[in-house]
Amino acid sequence: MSTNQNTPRPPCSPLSFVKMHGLGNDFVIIDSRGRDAQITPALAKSIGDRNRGVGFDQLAEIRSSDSADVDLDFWNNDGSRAGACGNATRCVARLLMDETLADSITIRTERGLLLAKRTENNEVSVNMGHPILDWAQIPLSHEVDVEHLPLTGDPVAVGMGNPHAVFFVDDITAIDLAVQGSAVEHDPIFPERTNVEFAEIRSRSDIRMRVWERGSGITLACGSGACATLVAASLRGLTDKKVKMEVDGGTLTLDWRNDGVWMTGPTQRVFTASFDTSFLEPIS
Ligand SMILES: N[C@H](CCC[C@H](N)C(=O)O)C(=O)O
Repeated sequence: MSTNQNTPRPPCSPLSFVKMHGLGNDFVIIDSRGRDAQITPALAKSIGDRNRGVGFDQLAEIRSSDSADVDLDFWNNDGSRAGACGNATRCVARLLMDETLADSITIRTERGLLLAKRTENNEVSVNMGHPILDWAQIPLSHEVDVEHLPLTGDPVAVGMGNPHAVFFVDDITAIDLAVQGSAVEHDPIFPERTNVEFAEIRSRSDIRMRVWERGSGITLACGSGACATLVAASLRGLTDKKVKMEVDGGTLTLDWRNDGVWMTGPTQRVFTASFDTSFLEPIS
């Protein structure tokens, strides 16, 4: 049988995905259990394009695991990898707990083995592990000179499996997130770039935080950034170890316990779809 350009073909590829968000931090989730990893930097960047692709703050690829219920890899929308993503971890946990009707799940990320649980009001809590406070490990320079940054006040460097620079400010409305966040992300003192959090302390149990994410820019929430902000505030003696944190997309609860930093908040499944083959062909 001969074929020509008008031969009908299936419009969708088998590569399906779920779109979810946690407080407006939005994710494309691809399930690659039982097959090879599907995502490359070029594919992540194309899917992440909000005009020509789907758009996401992070892409999460679920993988089969030898040592946890699942493994999970994260990508930013510029095609770079992220070692941790708290809100995507909560979303994937919710997806898989709904699938199996379990109330808890273990997820292995680059950061290590994480435990997530469903809460009584159907939110999801995840233990994001212990912060890394040795700057050499996260990796940042010990000889940080912040004077040349377009900000006053020393940042606190906190690793949550990814790097964060947390700045405390008196008035968060005075921050130009795009200008200052981007400048800090790309400052040469951060050799692997950094996520940047600006935090205004409202009380010992209440923080207002805005975030500029490495590789994704302004987002409405950042789970690992919220954990880093609590750790920084608590270490500076500004807050207790349990706070509520208002981010642009809603409110998270953070609790730094003996076994790690727990983060709790809502998740929302939005839709399931498949990529059109004509979208994937130019990328492969
Ligand atoms: N939104 C994510 C963080 C992504 C961090 C990423 N931008 C990086 O390069 O480290 C969260 O909920 O933790």
